[in-house]
Amino acid sequence: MKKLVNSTQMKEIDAFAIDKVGIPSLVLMENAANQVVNAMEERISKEDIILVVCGSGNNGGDGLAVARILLNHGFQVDVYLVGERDKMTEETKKQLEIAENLDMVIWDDANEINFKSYTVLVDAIFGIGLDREVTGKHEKIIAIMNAFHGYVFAVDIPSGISADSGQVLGTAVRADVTITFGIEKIGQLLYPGSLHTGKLIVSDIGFPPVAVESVSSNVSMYDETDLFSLPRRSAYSNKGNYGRAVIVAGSANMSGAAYLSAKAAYRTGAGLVQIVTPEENRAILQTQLPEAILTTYYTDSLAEEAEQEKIIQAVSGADAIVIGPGIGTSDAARKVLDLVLYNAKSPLILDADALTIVSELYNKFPLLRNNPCARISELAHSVPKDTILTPHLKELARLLDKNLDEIKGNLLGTAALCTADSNLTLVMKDARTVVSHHEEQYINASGNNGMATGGSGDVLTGVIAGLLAQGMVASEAAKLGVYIHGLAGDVAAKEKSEYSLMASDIIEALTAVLK
Ligand SMILES: NC(=O)C1=CN([C@@H]2O[C@H](COP(=O)(O)OP(=O)(O)OC[C@H]3O[C@@H](n4cnc5c(N)ncnc54)[C@H](O)[C@@H]3O)[C@@H](O)[C@H]2O)[C@@H](O)CC1
Ligand SMILES: Nc1ncnc2c1ncn2[C@@H]1O[C@H](COP(=O)(O)OP(=O)(O)O)[C@@H](O)[C@H]1O
Ligand SMILES: [K+]
Repeated sequence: MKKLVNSTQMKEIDAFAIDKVGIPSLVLMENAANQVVNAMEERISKEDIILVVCGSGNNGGDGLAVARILLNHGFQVDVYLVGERDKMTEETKKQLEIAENLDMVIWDDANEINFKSYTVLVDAIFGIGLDREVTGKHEKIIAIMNAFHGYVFAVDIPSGISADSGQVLGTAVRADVTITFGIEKIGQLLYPGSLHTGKLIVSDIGFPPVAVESVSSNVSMYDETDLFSLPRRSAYSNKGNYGRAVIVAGSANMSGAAYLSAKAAYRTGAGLVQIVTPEENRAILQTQLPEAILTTYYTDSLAEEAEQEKIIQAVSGADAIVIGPGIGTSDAARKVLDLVLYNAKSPLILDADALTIVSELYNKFPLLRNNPCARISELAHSVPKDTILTPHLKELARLLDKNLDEIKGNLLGTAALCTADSNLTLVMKDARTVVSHHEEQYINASGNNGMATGGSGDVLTGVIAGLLAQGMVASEAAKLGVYIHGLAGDVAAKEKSEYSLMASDIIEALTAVLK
């Protein structure tokens, strides 16, 4: 698990290294510049003509040092100083003095620059100190940089991207490669920041571990070492040890969602998978997935106790329950949801149509209109203690009765609103899925756009259910499930291409990820 930081936390790490440990700021800057040059040298040649665009903060100081080191290494390099000289930090003033002593070409006016004469640009305008919308001459130079056809390297973070949220503050540089220092920033992972970042290189510039550890961050991401937290399997075991996942899914003649979720739960290691679905799906599911236990009900007899008892029994014997994929929003689906919520005692995943039914129900109560906190609190009281919600952003907007753009602009804030005061785990599905539990937030970096295809959400639900059935704690199963699902998507995309990838390919690729 790697922690991710926002700009305040990164500044605290800087300050700790400089003030408490005593590493001079200019030493860190020199290390930073050397790392940027290393990354550049792997990608450019001595034929290139480089322009380094520098602001007046320390990001600009890094840029001036980069220009000087490139010059020392024999590159053709000029500087454009977009920042005001009188606003420069002490470090940046020092870097400018050195560059001037070396008689480097330093432009002060963009109108005098022939941008076409350069083949590589370095963006050192703003780093983590960006604190407002980009306007005026900064906005103009970023427009010129984004129209440029050569390589663009960003120092620390593309100028204009908020390190806290990944949002574009007015306008932002689109970099091919970003070299960041010490630790990933949240804004480099979240979209649209991730698109502007291009390839992200995290480089060591000499922050001592105590400086990094001095800052506590509640946001993290996984890498492949986190696969070690998969539930252990023992030689001396049987299917009872790996839990029963009960998947309440599908509606009359709509069996696909149930099939995908159930199969994914099996492929993730659940001992037994039981599908609860309308009678109409019996034949097809029995043929498609003979390994699953089937409990079917007659939708028009759900008022009868005997019919309800089947669902109650299935839910009572579960180690993990899924409700929602493909159930639709009919009266029968509402009744089934009621039965499940009333009788569920084990960890539950509330997905897809189940979330829509809840949203529509809450819309009928004036006190719950436009009141995300009240809606979440109401929901938290009607579900088992360890419940995971798996909405995509539109489903979440409906659930919270909140504007979609508002959610997109503040993903982490919205997630915190849902989980800070409840025991819910929220999986906000998107190109970068965010998982939130209490104050802890996880940003998922696995996966690809091939997964934007019908049914891949059903697969995710099954994967998480498989982990829950094997005894993982709900919030951990949600994070690891999202991560594994993305990795499987990446394996599948390699084989099938992002165009051809289908949800069932993700299920098959789980095998390679879990090997
Ligand atoms: N000693 C250190 O603290 C280190 C800092 N480093 C670099 O320094 C950067 C942070 O430096 P700073 O804190 O000086 O901040 P920045 O260099 O990111 O820029 C902040 C400056 O820009 C101004 N500004 C912010 N938003 C603006 C806007 N929209 N329009 C116009 N002006 C705006 C601020 O008022 C401030 O003067 C890091 O990203 C990294 O590149 C690295 O050299 C590592 C060591
Ligand atoms: N561009 C993308 N990059 C990474 N993952 C993606 C991307 N688009 C979709 N996904 C993932 O695919 C899944 C889609 O789920 P969902 O929206 O519920 O689709 P469906 O209802 O069709 O199953 C989510 O897990 C989401 O994170
Ligand atoms: K920058």
